[in-house]
Amino acid sequence: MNSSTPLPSQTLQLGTYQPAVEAQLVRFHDQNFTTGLWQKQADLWVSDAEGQQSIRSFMGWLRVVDAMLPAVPEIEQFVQEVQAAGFRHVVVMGMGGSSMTPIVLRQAFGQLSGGLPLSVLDTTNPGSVREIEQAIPLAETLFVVASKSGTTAEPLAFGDYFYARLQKLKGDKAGENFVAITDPGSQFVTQATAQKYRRIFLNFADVGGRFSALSYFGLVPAALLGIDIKTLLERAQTMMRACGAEGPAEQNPGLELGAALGVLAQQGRDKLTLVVPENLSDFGLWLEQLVAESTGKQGTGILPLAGDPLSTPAVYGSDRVFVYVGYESQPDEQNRQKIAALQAAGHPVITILLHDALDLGAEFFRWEVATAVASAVLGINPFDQPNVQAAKTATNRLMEVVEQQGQLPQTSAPTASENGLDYYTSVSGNSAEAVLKAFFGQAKPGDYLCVQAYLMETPALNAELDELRQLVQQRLHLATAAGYGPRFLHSTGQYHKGGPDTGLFLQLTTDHPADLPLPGRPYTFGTFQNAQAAGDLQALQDYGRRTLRVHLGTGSEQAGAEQLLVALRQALA
Ligand SMILES: O=P(O)(O)OC[C@H]1O[C@H](O)[C@H](O)[C@@H](O)[C@@H]1O
Repeated sequence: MNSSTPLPSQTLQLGTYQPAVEAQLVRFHDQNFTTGLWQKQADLWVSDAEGQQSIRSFMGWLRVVDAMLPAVPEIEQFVQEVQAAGFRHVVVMGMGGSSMTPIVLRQAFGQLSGGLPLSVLDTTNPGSVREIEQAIPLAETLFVVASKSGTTAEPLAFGDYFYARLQKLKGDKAGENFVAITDPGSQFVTQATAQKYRRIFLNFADVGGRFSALSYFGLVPAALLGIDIKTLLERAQTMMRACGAEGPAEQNPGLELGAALGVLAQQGRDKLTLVVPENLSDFGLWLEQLVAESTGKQGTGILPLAGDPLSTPAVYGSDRVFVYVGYESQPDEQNRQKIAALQAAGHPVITILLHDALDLGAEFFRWEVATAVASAVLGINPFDQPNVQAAKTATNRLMEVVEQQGQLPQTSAPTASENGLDYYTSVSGNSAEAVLKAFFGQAKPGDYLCVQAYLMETPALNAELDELRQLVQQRLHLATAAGYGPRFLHSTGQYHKGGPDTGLFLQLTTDHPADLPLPGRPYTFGTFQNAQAAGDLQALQDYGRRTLRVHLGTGSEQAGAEQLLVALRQALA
């Protein structure tokens, strides 16, 4: 397939919501919304001058494809140089918008013949860092440190950790193995220059992190994976045109999708339940950070749910819109049948079908427009993340204590302790079962459970978290989300604190018996991760959110999670 491939199809089956969405589209038409969008007309979103100024300064994503197409030869040339220099593996290190695109592309394309195997490091969990270190050929690995601001604590720590490792092998030639992607003028440019990084890709100051998929942040890793980035961009360009880049378009898919999501959220259907085939599951991670961080603020927002178990209509309330993103040629019958049943039962359903993985270029752009449009319906600035800082500030305070006292401050006594697990929450209960009953007893229709695992991601733990979500869905009919910390802090974390007060937060932590020191710093990766957990818990509580922290102690994380499941089965029986 070439660049003239038609757009991936989009079908909206909105049932009783159709008239309200059509009315919104008429309002947009009367307002000349599409023209205004492309002209960066910030009063489409908010009325205050400061907000408008901030909006205008983050709209570079609209035309970033045009800026990147001429850069394709330069990126491809760089990949050839890297391969000629003998590199055999790539590790991308970054958080949120700076690392999500390679995660999606790596899964969707699989290992391509001309590409390099690629890992993504976006967690401070010592087990995960060690796992990556043990799996890579260190001397022949290219480390891509990706940070727009150049100040995010995690990627800087990952960079320092692996730079120290490389220094042991190559002395002052360590920088040959490092590449930076960052904004012009960031303080990281100075560091990368001093450390003689192989290459520094300067991105665009007016492209925000979560809107950066089609900039250097997404495209350099994509090219290293062996993906045809020119076609990826051309598919995005076709979508740009359909969304009005060259003048109002007949049917604007981004506008229609965004209008539908915005209106549905206003009417209480604020849980965007994403359904995808197995080989697109990581697309959900990307969508979460885009939609949740852009819309989840001022007590409103759209909560994207990736991996919420797909069930029969009876378990769902009226807070859902189901979005299926799959491949035209892949039957994926189980999912599609369930979606059809949900639509027949009156739930709004949106279906997007791709021709192949290169269509992800178009999808990135479609969803960016839709997110901006939905934000206009909700009347919020899609390009800021005012509540992400709360967790960072609380974590920084804790890290200062660690620097002074060598450890995190003691926490108060747990509400209950049982079978090696400690339960911390403000509801009372003298056993695990009683605490869990009281915690989940607070749930109301329209609420969601969010499992926040500051643990090492493994297939076994994923399976346990899936089971936990299934249990809560079946017994309580709650929407369920799950994320690994600190990854979700740079993604759905904004919604948790800035969105509506509908979340129940179940945080899982551990002692990190096998910890890993961070060279040149007075703390370990494990302490860093636990400070992030404690900082976010503090921030959630400061916002009055309902929280339960379960500390799994020193035992195996999997066994601890299993123990929690046993207690939960009893509590929800
Ligand atoms: O690319 P960076 O500046 O390091 O930022 C990485 C991430 O950090 C923050 O938490 C933002 O909320 C995200 O939108 C961003 O993508």
